Amino acid sequence: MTIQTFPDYDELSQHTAGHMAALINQKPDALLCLASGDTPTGAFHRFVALVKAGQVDVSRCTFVGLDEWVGFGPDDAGSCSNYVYRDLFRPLGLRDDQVHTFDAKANDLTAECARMDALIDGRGGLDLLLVGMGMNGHVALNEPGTPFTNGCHVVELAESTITVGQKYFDKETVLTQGITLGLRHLTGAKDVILLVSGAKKAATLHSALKGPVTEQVPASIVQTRPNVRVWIDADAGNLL
Ligand SMILES: O=P(O)(O)OC[C@H]1O[C@](O)(CO)[C@@H](O)[C@@H]1O
Repeated sequence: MTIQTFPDYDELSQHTAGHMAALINQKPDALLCLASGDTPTGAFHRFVALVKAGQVDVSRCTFVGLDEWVGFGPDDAGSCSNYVYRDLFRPLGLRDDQVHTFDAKANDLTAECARMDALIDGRGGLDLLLVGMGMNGHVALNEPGTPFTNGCHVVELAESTITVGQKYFDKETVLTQGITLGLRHLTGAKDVILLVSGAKKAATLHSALKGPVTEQVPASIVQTRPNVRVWIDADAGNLL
């Protein structure tokens, strides 16, 4: 892994958007998986501006959803897919065939996982995986204790994720399970960015980057991956 610290969230977001654009300019038919949540929103807004300014063409790209709360979908405010549709897919005007998110309302979630595994594996892995980090060190919804070798799977959410996850919803919401890409998709991705912002994540980030590599801290997997770019703002890095 390499670690790069930016003075603030704006510079972190600007740099990330520029990298996304450069990667797509180099590989116009790239397969990308981009996290939902609050952290990448600034990068997505800036990326959309680059596309609208004609600096990058996304018409041949394919986008894969990273994770979703079980029982929720793109039309549910607060869902993971709602975030990426709102901040990225819709503003970019993507066609339906360019977007593949989990159907977390499907009866057969195992089949959903198999569908996503096959899609990613069939393309030889992701060209870009942009992930955030949860307050408990989760990456996507790979909770502490999840094997690093997992593919897509259904997960029982950790207490912390259920509590923190309320921030995405405008009223108290029952969250129990998630469906998520596994960490083997991180291992297999050609380019990985771990984006972390804010002092509230500083202690967890310190454990992930300076502590032991352990499945108890899923984000610690980045220590084992030379191609992971850990991009953070100064607040997130204040304990490193
Ligand atoms: O950017 P946030 O909102 O802190 O979320 C961090 C991570 O948590 C998740 O939203 C899942 O809880 C991930 O998809 C995300 O990368």
